[in-house]
Amino acid sequence: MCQSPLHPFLAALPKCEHHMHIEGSLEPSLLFELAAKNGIALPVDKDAAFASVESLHARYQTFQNLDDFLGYYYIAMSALVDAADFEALAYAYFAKAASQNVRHAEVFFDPQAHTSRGVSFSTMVAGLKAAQRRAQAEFNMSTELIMCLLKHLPLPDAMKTFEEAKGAGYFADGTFAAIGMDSSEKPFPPKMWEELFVAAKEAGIRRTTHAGEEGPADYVVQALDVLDAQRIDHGLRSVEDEALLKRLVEQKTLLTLCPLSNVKLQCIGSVAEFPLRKLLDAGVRFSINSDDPAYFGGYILENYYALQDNFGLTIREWEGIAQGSVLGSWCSEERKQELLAEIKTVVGEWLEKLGEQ
Ligand code: HPA
Ligand SMILES: [Zn+2]
Repeated sequence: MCQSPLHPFLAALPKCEHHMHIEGSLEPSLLFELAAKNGIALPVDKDAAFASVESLHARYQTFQNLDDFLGYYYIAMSALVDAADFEALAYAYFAKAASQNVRHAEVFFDPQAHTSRGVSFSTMVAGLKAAQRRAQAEFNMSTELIMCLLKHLPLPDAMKTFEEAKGAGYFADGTFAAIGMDSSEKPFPPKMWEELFVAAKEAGIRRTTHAGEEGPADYVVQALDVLDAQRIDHGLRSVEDEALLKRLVEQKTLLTLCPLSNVKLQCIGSVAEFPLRKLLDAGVRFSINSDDPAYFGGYILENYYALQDNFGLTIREWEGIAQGSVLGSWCSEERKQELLAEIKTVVGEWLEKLGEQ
């Protein structure tokens, strides 16, 4: 495997990111800074990895599985306390994403992991919205927030959080673009969340869920059949079910794929095992995303590079992926047209420059 000459093209290509947990962009350096500012003691007595930025970084090099990672993820986010912390976190991500030519970002956040610590919805929203305004003003980047509910907590907890957000008008006023579900997967099949997704659908709210990351293809089927999810986050294991693949193609369901995450959490052994060719050949619509970039060793561009270095896609193939990620975005038609035009321009320039494909 060698580094592809298309890296500069991939850096320039306008991108949409749909699968990025804002709490998963909390780099150890910012974590230590916020913990010191807020007087939060990290549990170094229980886990020596919390001793320093360097030791935590070293610990993040390997995770056994999703739950091993989630243990660190939930502890680290306890350093987020006031609106300025959420703003600093989200702004750092938007700035990094802008440097990699992300032009539209839809960002997950986990309110239950914050309200359970006494951080109010209004605190989170104030900080995240301030960062979104700066991303628009400074980077001309469009952004959306997707409120995720946690699968390891009981349904009534998710319903209460959903009702609180709905009651505050966060869906009606566009503060939140959609609901999603994340956290531990295998013990919590999608059908458990039927009541929540029915309520969201009745209220005209968009719906996505993590499924088929560690869990089987049947969890993706449940997410479509029972939850009527309009997108699937990961959906990696859909490739094990040909009928499901066909259905995803027919319904134009976007899979928000995260190759470096899948390797880091040992869902696959290496990027070479990522089923990119199978998904491309089947005609499934997907986007490539970073998931939890502070933990998984790369932001969106490193995910693009890893796929390119392993699969050697053509400029035209990347153009198709970029177009699909625009069409699967939850933004206005007008914004989609702008993004498609940006992609066309960059692809045209690079086809001319490299005289190929
Ligand atoms: O990769 C993930 N999977 C499930 N839940 C998550 N919450 C943050 N990251 C993840
Ligand atoms: Zn995720």
